[in-house]
Amino acid sequence: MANLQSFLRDRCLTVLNLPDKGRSLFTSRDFRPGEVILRQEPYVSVPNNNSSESRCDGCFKTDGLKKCSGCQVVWYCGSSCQKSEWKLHRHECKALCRLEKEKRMLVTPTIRLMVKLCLKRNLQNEKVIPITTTDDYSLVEALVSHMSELDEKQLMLYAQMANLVNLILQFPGIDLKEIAENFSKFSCNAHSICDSELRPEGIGLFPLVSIINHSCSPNAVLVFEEKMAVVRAMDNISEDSEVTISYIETAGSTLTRQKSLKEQYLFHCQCARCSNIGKPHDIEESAILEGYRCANEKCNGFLLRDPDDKGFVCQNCMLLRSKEEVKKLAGDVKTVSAKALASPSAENKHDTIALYKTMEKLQEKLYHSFSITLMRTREKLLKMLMEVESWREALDYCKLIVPVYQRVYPATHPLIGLQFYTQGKLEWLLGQTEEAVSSLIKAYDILRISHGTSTPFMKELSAKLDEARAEASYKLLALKDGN
Ligand SMILES: C[S@@+](CC[C@H](N)C(=O)[O-])C[C@H]1O[C@@H](n2cnc3c(N)ncnc32)[C@H](O)[C@@H]1O
Repeated sequence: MANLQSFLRDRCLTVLNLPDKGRSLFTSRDFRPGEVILRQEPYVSVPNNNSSESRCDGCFKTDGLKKCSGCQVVWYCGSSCQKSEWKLHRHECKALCRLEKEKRMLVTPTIRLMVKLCLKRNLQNEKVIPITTTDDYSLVEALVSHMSELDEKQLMLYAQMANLVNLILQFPGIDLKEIAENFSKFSCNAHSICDSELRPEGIGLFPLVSIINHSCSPNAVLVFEEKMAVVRAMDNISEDSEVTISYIETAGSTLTRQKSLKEQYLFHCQCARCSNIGKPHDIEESAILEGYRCANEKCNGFLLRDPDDKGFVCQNCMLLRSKEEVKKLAGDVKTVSAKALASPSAENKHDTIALYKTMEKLQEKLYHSFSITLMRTREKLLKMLMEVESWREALDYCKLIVPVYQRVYPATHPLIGLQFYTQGKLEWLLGQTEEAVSSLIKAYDILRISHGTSTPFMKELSAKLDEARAEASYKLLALKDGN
């Protein structure tokens, strides 16, 4: 641990123990937006392989994969990744081969992560894999587990999962209690590894990054460069400040955020944003994000429950929306939503799109224009419209989503940057070059903070921006020549 303190000191960081939060990461100098605070390779990681998509166990890429000829479970993109993983996979492969083939297919990413954790710990003890300051099982031992706060059902589940790991590994004298506790540690410490567009690719354990506590208005952001976790400052962080990231989707009311933090991470959030709970602005924001719209289509007011329980009253025009009307519309939304979810989108995307559009129209009548539920439906529509190459409509949805993102996320949130990137690409494709340049600039300015400037993803964005600028200049010159 002394090594760890000096590792962190070299990076102008320190770990303090706070009574209400436990270990917490603090700065010992100022950090500017976009500056890297911490980087860490995973102690262990596993891709989210399923029947429709497989990834290389080494680099998580999806191209040119070949199955491991031994276990027939794990995939590699080539000999380089296979070689780099072999020290660990050699043992995992043997263990998986002992299982019947049908059972092997049922080994989930979380179970594999635990199998790899146990194997890596043993191999480090046997000095087959070297221990370094940041790649050391003692950092996993230091993680919080909240074991004593779990209910009977959760404890039973972890015990069953530990038995399955035992069945796979068959280590003599295996400590099942420790494995069950490690599953609990995974739940509040493991991270979803995402690509540059924030799409999940796998899971990993990054015990140093796991020292960072949560805030609903964080000053730092966690992204991944391949499998490496990179924490960057999102704001100016001054010396002696706590570094915080967000563990959850922060678009939501205070109650919704607090509920999901309590359920998965077992703490009551008291961050600056949560401390506003029950204040007029917080009540208004919750009603806008998760409540109903005014019955008068021209009014953009938010609704609160009527004290006589007759329905919901618009706080702008005082019009009452009856409980019956809301219930009827909510029922219609539920029916269409069930149909849309059951629709096999792979078979007939256009039918599924039509169902989602019907759902959107009903939700527009029910919810406020900044509703998170409506935003999710539009995100889904945007994705499907891109898949069927309906660029113009996709652009319309992109433009509807951006203002909602700008309301529900902080100005430098990467999701806003990514949405501007999509908008810019669509505008360019549709020949709206000047608009494309403006959107791509906005995307670049935001994403350079969360993603840095040197990754292949950011280089591609920068190249697209250069090309769009060149085309815009050419169009302008051609126009002048024509005159
Ligand atoms: C990934 S760990 C963070 C490091 C942790 N504080 C430690 O001592 O190892 C997540 C756990 O830290 C605690 N935690 C994180 N953010 C918190 C916050 N804002 N307020 C209180 N506790 C928090 C909770 O116990 C949570 O389950």
